[in-house]
Amino acid sequence: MIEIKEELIESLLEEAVDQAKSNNKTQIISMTKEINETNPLRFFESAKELGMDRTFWTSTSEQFYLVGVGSAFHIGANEYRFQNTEKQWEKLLEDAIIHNPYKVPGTGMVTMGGMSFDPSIRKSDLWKKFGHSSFTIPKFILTVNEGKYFMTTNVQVNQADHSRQLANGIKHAEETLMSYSTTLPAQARIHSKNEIAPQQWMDTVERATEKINQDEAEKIVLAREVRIKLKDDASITAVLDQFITSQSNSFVFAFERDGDCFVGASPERLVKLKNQQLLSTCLAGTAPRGMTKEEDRKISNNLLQDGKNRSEHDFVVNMIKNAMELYCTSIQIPEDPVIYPLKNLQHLYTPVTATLKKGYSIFDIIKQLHPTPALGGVPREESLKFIREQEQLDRGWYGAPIGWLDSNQNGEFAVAIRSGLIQGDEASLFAGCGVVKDSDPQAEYEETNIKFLPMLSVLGG
Ligand SMILES: C=C(O[C@@H]1C=C(C(=O)O)C=C[C@H]1O)C(=O)O
Ligand SMILES: [Mg+2]
Repeated sequence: MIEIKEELIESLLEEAVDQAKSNNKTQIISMTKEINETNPLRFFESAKELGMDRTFWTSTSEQFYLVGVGSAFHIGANEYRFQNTEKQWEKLLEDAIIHNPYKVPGTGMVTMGGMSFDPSIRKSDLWKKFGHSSFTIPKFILTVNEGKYFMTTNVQVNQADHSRQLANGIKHAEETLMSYSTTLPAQARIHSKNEIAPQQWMDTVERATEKINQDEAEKIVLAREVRIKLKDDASITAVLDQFITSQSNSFVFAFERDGDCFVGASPERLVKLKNQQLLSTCLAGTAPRGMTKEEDRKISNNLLQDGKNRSEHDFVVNMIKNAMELYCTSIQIPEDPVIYPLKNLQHLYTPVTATLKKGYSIFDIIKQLHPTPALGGVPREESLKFIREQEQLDRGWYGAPIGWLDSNQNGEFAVAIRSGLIQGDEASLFAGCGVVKDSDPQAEYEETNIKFLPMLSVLGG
C-alpha cells in the first residue's frame, strides 16, 4: 500500500526540476507517503547498505520513531547557533516544495540533529566529526506514529536533473531500505575499560564543593569519561535494540557523522512542542534501585525527603520556571517532585507544562534552557567557567540538546545524557552529577558509576 503512485513522484520531481530551472538554483523537495508496517530497527540496519550516515530517535514511552538515512541538506552553525539554525531552517521551509497530505507529527519535512554542550570550547580530536550545531534533513525518513508508517523522501534537485532518473534512484534506494533481513546483528563484547583519572575527578568535586561553600556558586555539574575497547566493531543497531527493550521512559537516539556515532538512552526531556503546547522536564537528584520492592520503596522515600538531592532538583525547577515565564503562558508546575524510575537508578522528577506564546519557536526555548542546572549549574556563567577550567574532558554532544523538528512546528529535544561516542571498536562514555554544598566526592563518584551502567550494558559489558 504505497499511497503516492510512481507517476505522482515523478510529476512532483518534474515540478522541482522546472522550479530549479526558472530560479537558476537547486530546489529542495520533500514528499511524504504512507507505507506498510516497517520495522524501524531493521530499516536502520538496511540503511547501512546505502553507505550513508543514519539518525535514529524514539521515545520508549510512546509509539514514535524517526529513522533518517543520509543527508539531503545540512544545517550547520557555530556562532549564534540557535538563531542561525532557526533562520536556515525557516528559509529552507520557505523555499522547499513540501508534499505532505498528513498532519501527523514527524511527517513532512523533518530535520534531526544536535549541538555541542559548550560552543566556546575548542573541539578536541575526539569530537572532530560533530559540529557545534549540526542538523540534517535526511534523504529518507521512516516515521512511525501511533501505529501508522510513513516514508518521506527529501531531494535536492538541479536544473540539469531528469525527473525519471531521480524517481528511479529513489525507488532503488527504497527497495534496499525495505529489503531487510529478519535477524539483527549481535553485540560485540567489552575487551577493556579505562576510567579516566577518577581520583583527579574526585579532587575536582572537592574543589567545586569548596567553591560552593565560599558562596561563589550554588551547584556545579561535573562529568567524567570512561574509555572502552571492544572485541569487535560495535553494532549500533544492537545498541539501539537493547536500549529499546531495557530502558523504559527514555529517548533512545543515534546520530552518525562519517562513521562515528553518538548514541544514548536519555530519560531527560528538554522540551516537546506539539500544537503550541510545551512540555519540559526537571530531572535531577539520584538514587540506585532496590533489590526488592520493599527496599526500592524505602530508597524512593528517602530520595524524596533527602535535602541534598532536593536542593539539586530545586535549582533545576526554579531555573526552568523562570525561563518559561519569558516565552509561555499557563505554566503549570507541581509543588513537589515525584520518583522517575529507570532500570538502573531513580531520579526526582517534576514535569512542566505551558503554552508557547505566539511569535516564539522551540529554538527560543532551547536557547533559554540550555544548559539547565541539571547539566551546567547555578549561577550558569560561574558554573560553566568552572567546568571549562576544571573538567578534564571535552563533553562534545554529551549533555547538550538533541532532537528533531518538523515543518508543522512540532518537535522534541532531549538532553543527551546516558550516552557515548562510538568509534568502530572503541567508545567514550560520559556521566556526570550535580555537585552542591554537601556533596561527598566518593558518593558522587559512585553515583556516576550507576549512570554509566546503561551504556556499559548495551556494549556487552
Ligand atoms: C549529568 C547527568 O545526569 C544529571 C544529574 C543528576 C544528578 O546529579 O542527580 C540526575 C539527572 C541529570 O540531571 C548524567 O547522567 O550524566
Ligand atoms: Mg546527583
